[in-house]
Amino acid sequence: MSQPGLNPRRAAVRLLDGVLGKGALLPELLVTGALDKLDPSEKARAQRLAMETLRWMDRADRMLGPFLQRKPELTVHNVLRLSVVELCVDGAAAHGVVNSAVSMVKADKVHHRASGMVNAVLRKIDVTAWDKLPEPRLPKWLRKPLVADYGKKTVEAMEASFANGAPLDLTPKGDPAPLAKAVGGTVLPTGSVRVLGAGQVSALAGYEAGDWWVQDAAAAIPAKVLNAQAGERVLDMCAAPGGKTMQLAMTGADVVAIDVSKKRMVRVRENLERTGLDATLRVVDALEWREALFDAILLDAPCTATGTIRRHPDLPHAKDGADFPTLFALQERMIDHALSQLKPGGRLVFCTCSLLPDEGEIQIEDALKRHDDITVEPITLAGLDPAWTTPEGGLRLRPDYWADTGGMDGFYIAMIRKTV
Ligand SMILES: C[S@@+](CC[C@H](N)C(=O)[O-])C[C@H]1O[C@@H](n2cnc3c(N)ncnc32)[C@H](O)[C@@H]1O
Repeated sequence: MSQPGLNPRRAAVRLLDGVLGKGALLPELLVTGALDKLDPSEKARAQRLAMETLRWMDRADRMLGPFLQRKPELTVHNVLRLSVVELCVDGAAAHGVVNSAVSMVKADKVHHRASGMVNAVLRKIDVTAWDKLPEPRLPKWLRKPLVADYGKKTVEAMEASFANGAPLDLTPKGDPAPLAKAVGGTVLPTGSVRVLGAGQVSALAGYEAGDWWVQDAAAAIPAKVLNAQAGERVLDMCAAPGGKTMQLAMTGADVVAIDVSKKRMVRVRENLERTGLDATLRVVDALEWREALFDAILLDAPCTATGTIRRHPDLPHAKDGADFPTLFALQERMIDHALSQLKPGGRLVFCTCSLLPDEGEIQIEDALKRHDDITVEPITLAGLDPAWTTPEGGLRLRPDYWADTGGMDGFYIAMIRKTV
């Protein structure tokens, strides 16, 4: 019989190897069956351990640094990182963590000779030194441009928010107050419901009835800004998995939701079915598709997702920014195409879950130069701080906002009006 907790730890190390060695994102590893041999509770534990290790990796490396004469091979390094995080963040019992780490390395045909070193290093870890170490830093490739755009202090605040992870935010189909009461949450200033320390999502009150869906509070703002009206013809141009489609459908607008991914569109259909909402779905490339003009369009463009690192700590470690310019160019083409689909007087909300101005402020400044028939309208919505408005008229949301109550995803949102 294997030691208790060994299977999920082994699986977590495999996930870390995939992210840090192959540049794969965790969801990509999960769909390839990386955890298929584990039972549901082991699976959940493996995922949690991998995410937590990625979140705190920079600090774990600082802790390990003085005890390592040279950089260990990746798998051994990941066993050490995972063990340090279990000891220092989870407060796990040292004997269990150290024994598991040694067993994992001993069983490894290639690296078994490192088991003595792993044992010796982990026994030297002083958990009381953990809190004195700096907040975990983002990798340089991302930190450098963010510091240039926001300044060091702000980036440090964002990093603190990334390390803390994210609470569960729900978008209510109806009134947020009774939902908050039913799920033991609180109503946020913009109307989302936040639940701290939520367990299994599908076990929360109202899930089966489709009374709400999971959506970060920041991600819920773009559809509110578009303010679709009953009877309006509205396009959700990059719809999957459908969080914003449901918000639009809730208004009684006539919603057409399109996405290029057939697989992801299945999620939109399932989400609409669970919540009893309705929209016309099409799997198409938005850039090659047109229909009769729309009153309003929501363009939640594909982006680097750098605003979502609280929930996706794998992202900065799996990526290196090399493919980012391709996304910036795609966003520009999507804005132009969206404008060509809009009735005169119609409105386009452009948004990205990114922290990079190239995918936000700069896209809108450039769109204003390319199109002389558009204006940017001010965004006024209850719960938003006027200081979040940007010079070109958009809204910059940052992970360090609402820090005391759990933060929010980084987002950029702009409301464009096509002149009559
Ligand atoms: C940021 S996600 C959208 C999230 C969604 N709006 C929500 O709130 O749940 C971006 C989406 O753009 C889709 N996408 C990427 N390129 C596309 C294209 N050329 N045409 C249509 N959809 C595209 C992706 O499949 C992805 O689902």
